[in-house]
Amino acid sequence: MRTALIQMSVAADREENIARACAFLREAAARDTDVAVLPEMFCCPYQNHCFRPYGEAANGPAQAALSALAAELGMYVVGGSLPELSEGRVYNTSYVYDRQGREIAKHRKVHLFDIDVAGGQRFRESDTLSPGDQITTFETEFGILGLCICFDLRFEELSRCMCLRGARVIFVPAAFNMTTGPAHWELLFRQRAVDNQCFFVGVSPARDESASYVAYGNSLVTDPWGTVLCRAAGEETILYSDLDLSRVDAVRHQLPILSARRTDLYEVREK
Ligand SMILES: NC(=O)CCC(=O)C(=O)O
Repeated sequence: MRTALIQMSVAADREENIARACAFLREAAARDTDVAVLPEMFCCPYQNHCFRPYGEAANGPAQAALSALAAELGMYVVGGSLPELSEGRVYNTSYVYDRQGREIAKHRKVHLFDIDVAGGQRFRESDTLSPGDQITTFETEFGILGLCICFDLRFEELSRCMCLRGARVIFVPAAFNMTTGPAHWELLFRQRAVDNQCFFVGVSPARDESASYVAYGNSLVTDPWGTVLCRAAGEETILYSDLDLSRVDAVRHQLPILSARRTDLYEVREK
């Protein structure tokens, strides 16, 4: 399964961002990509005061553009995330389109990013955003795949639930920052991959040192053994990674963590 990690710059102009994403999606399709992934808030500056004005309701322009392009290019699109307007609320939402342009998944970020690190990054998504309440997986010809957004990755139970549903690849549109990125980004992706013995694909916006929230970049793929298969730096780029999904079964067979769980002693289960 060829994945394209689109680490794009995010500008102040919403339409410019959508056009930029579309240009990168075309570039990815020209390289025979099966699944192209955009970053968190790919069409909106990552600032609380932007989320509502940059938001869109169901079938809004960004969603329509991604759906049309997925159909035209015959490629799955994991549409990063964008501010979704629904019933007076704003959600941080990722949409997934199949090769026919059909919306096959929609994940509203479940864990809102509220942190206050002494001398470092502070952010409170809950000032403007509402949390989702669903765990998101979807079916493709590659099997079941999973989806969560950025801060969601820190909550190991969520990844485990997707894995127990059968997800072999988990996509994570994200935007870590210059405090937590260097400390935890790679560590978290490798840890989730080792725990669940599946692939994780993290896609960030490119780093913009002049932004009020500076994204870490470093989009990456980790495999079921915890190896980093590819990793960007801060610049705008596309990374390609061919995922051999048989590695999931091979690693689980050789190192049977999941089947050796003592579910008579403990359990992670969905509500
Ligand atoms: N946008 C986010 O959820 C950022 C998460 C993050 O930076 C973290 O450290 O976690």
